[in-house]
Amino acid sequence: MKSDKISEAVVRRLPVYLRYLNELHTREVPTVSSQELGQKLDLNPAQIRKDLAYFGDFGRKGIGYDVSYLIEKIRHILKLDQQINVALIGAGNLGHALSNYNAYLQETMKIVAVFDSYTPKVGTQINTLTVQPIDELSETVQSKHIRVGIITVPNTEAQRVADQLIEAGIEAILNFAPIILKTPPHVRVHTADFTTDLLSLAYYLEDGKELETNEQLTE
Ligand SMILES: NC(=O)c1ccc[n+]([C@@H]2O[C@H](COP(=O)([O-])OP(=O)(O)OC[C@H]3O[C@@H](n4cnc5c(N)ncnc54)[C@H](O)[C@@H]3O)[C@@H](O)[C@H]2O)c1
Repeated sequence: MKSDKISEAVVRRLPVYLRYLNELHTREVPTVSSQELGQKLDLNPAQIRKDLAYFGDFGRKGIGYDVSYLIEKIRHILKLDQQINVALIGAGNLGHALSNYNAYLQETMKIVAVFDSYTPKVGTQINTLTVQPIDELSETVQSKHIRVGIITVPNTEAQRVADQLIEAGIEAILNFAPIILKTPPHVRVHTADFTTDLLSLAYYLEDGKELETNEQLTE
């Protein structure tokens, strides 16, 4: 099956399955049913069976799915059976947090280089990584076989950085800056938008509990 035929919704669910399967693997649980997956992940078991059957017949009736085998298959489908090197641009507050998180990640996507344009930040350490000047982006993308870029620069700089990443040859971008990037069709862009996620939560809050005056805001 060609990966470009898989719907985006399925591709987004696969890492969710993978995370729980890895947890089961760590606990040495050999098999899991679609019912258990559904219960733990708050998904419909029929949907899970459909998603997984899409890639081949993994489940065995009455036994469920072999955890190790399913992990291997999903990693292969997601192309995570190889290490994918990632560059992060913008060693500020968010860039630091993400790079530090990376240090504890066991997954195969790994931040292997961090860049910044602000001279005092260049040469500083974030865990094992030394912040590099942005001028070294292209050369490092080539030498470290970097395929994905994470953008954590201010929104006014994000398009410029995206252009630099594309020019350097990366294939996909995770953008944290609150702007819509203009990119060519061969570059996949995912935007992580903390602010709109937070703002849209307001809609689901119960009516009638609003603070009535500005005074209450400062109490
Ligand atoms: N999506 C989210 O969940 C989320 C959450 C917080 C912040 N943000 C966004 O992430 C971005 C970073 O936020 P922050 O709080 O870490 O900002 P910050 O100011 O702490 O860090 C930005 C860093 O980018 C560097 N930089 C600026 N221009 C650059 C360039 N052209 N090339 C390389 N480096 C450059 C700066 O020197 C600085 O170190 C902002 O766009 C912000 O709106 C997103």
